[in-house]
Amino acid sequence: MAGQVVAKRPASPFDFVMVDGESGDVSTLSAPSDQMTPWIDPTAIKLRHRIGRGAFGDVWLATHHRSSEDHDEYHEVAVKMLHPVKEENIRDVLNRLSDLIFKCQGLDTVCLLYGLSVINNRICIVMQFYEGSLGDKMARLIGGKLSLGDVLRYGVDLAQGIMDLHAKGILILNLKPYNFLLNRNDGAIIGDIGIPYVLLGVLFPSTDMARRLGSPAYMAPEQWQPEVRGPISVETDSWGFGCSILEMLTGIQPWSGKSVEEIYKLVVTKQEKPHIPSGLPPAVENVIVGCFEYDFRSRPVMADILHAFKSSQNAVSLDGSSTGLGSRMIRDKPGGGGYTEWFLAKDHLQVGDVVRSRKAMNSCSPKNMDVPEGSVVGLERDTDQDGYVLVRVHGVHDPLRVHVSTLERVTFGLAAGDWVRLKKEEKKHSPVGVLHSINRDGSVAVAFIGLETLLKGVYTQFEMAKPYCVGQFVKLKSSVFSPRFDWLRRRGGDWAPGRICQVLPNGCLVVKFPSRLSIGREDMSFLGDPAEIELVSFETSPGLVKKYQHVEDFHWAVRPLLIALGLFTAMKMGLLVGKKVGRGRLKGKDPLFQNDGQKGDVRQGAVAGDSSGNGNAAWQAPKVANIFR
Ligand SMILES: Nc1ncnc2c1ncn2[C@@H]1O[C@H](COP(=O)(O)OP(=O)(O)OP(=O)(O)O)[C@@H](O)[C@H]1O
Repeated sequence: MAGQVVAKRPASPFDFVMVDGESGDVSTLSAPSDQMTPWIDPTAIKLRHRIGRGAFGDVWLATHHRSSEDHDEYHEVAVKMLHPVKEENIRDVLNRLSDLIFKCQGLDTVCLLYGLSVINNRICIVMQFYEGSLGDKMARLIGGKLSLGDVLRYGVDLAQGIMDLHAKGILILNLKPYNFLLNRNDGAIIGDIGIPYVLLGVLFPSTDMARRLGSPAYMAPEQWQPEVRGPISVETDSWGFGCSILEMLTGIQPWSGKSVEEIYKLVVTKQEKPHIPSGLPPAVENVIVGCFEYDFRSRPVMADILHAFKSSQNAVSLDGSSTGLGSRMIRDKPGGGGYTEWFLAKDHLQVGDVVRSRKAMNSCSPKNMDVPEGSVVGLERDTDQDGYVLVRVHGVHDPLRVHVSTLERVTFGLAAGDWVRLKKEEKKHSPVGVLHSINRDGSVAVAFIGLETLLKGVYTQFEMAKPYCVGQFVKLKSSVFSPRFDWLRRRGGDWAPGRICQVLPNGCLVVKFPSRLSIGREDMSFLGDPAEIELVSFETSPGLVKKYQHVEDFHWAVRPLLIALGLFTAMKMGLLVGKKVGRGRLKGKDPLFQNDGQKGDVRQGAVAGDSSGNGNAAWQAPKVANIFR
C-alpha cells in the first residue's frame, strides 16, 4: 500500500506520501523521480461532487483522509482533475507539477497546493478548498460587475500574486475571474498556478486540448501560436490580467459572443483590442491600455501594474463606487519612435554603461547618430524614462546631456532588439532570432521561431545577424526548397518577392504580396523565417528585366497599368507615324521615304493595312507584352 512519509511541509496541514506502484489506479505508475514529490495516495482521497468544469479539467470537492497512529483526520479539499494526457507523458507532467508546487510554497497570494495524485488515470492537483472565486461572486451581482474600489483592491492582490509567481519563473497563462479565488478576508488569490504553462508541448489524446494554451477570451496574440508568433513571456499574463480587469469593471467577458475562431481572427490577425471603459483613474487606464499592445515587449510588467493600481486606490471615493464607466476605443500607443513607456522602463541605465542612439522601433537605420557610441558618466537623477544622462562620446570634449529614452544599452556589443544568429544551429528552431535582453554579466534572452519561450543563454553563443524591418522587399532564398511557412511563387516558378509589413517579437516576418490582387481574401499575409529569407531591392536586382520585375512587386496594378500605357503609346505612335507617312506621300517631303524605299514600304504597308492606326498598335503590342513577362 502507501509508501513512507517523505516530506513534512510547514505550509500544509498534510504530510506527503509516496506510493510504490501498488495503489489504486496508479498501478502502472511508480512514484515520480523526485524524492520530495508531494504525492498523495489516491485511496486517501474521496471525491464528493464536481464544483466546475474547465478547459483543462474538472474541479471536485473532496475529502482527504489522513491517519496517524493515534487518530484519523478528514480534510475538505478541492481537487483539480486534469483532462487525460497521453500515458507516456504522465510522469513528465507530474514532475513538472511537483516542481511547480514546491516553487509555490510559502506564497500566500497563491492558492495553497497540497499535493498530486492520479485517479482514474487522470492527474489530480489537491488544493485547499476556498469559498469561491471572483467569477462566482460576479455572477451573483446585478450586472455581473464589481465596483471600481473592489476592482482596484482585488487588482492589487492579484498583481502581487502574479508577480510572486513570475519571480519563481512561472507563467500563469490562464488569468480570468473564475481562476481568482477568494480567501477568508475577501482577498483575491491566484487559483490557477500555470497549468497551460506546465502542459506546454504535452501530447493530449484529444486534438481540441492540444490547441489550448489558455482560455481564448483572455489569450494574448502570441499565446495562440507561441512557436510561430511568440514567444510567451511574463507580459503575456499582462494581457490576461487586462482582460480580467475589464470583465470585473463591465461584467462582460472580452469578445463576448464570439467563437474561438472569431476571437483568433480578431486578436491575432486583425490585431484588435478589447474595449476599455472610460472613467478609470488615469494611471490604471494607462497601464490597462498598455496591457493590450500587440508586441508583448511594449506591455507593462506586473510591477508596473501593481504600482498603478496601488497609487490609484486612494483616488477612488471611500465607498468604492465607480465614477461612471462608459465605453470607448483604446487610444493609440504613446511614445516616440514606436516605443511605449513600458518598453523603455524595462532597462535602467547606470554609470559606466556603454550606450548608443536608439533606432526607431522596427527600423534598420538609426533615427539620428547623436551617440554612435558613448559611455554614461552621470545620471541627472534616479533615471526613469523621463530622465537625462550625461554621455561621454569619443572626440567630443564635454559630455552630452541626452534623454534616456533615446539611448539603448550596449553590452558586449549587443543591445536588446538586435538580430542574432546562433553559432551552433539547433534543428528545433530557426537559427536567427531577436535579442530580448542582455544583462551586464552577458546573460541573454533570445526569441526564435520554433521556440515557445525565450531561450536563455550567454552572449558568446550568438553572432550578429542581418536585421529586417517593415517596408523591405524579401523573398525566399533560391536554395530553400521546403520553407518553414508557405510562400508564393512567381509564374516562372521561382519564389515571389513580398514586402515585410510586420516583424514579430521572435523575428518572424509577416509579409504581404502587393503584386498579387487579393479580392475575396481578407488576409493575404504570409509568414517568413528570417533564416530562409533574402533582401530584394531595385539596386541589387541584376539586369533590366529583374529591375523591372521589382517595380512590378510594388503593386498588382503596375503590370496592367504599364500594359495599358504601352498599348496607348503604341497606338499614339501608330497614329503619328501613320499621319506622317500619309503626309509624306502626299507631299513627297519625308526623307525616310525618300532615302530608304524599303523601310518606307514596310511602314507604309503596315499603316496601309488599317488607316485608323489600329494595325500599327497591334504590331507594337506583342513587343510591349514581352517586356512585361
Ligand atoms: N481550490 C478551489 N476551491 C474552491 N473552488 C475552486 C477551487 N478551484 C477552482 N474552484 C472553482 O471551480 C470552478 C471550476 O474551476 P476550473 O478552474 O476547473 O474552471 P475554469 O476556471 O472555468 O477553467 P480552467 O480549466 O480554464 O481553469 C470555478 O468556479 C472555480 O472558482
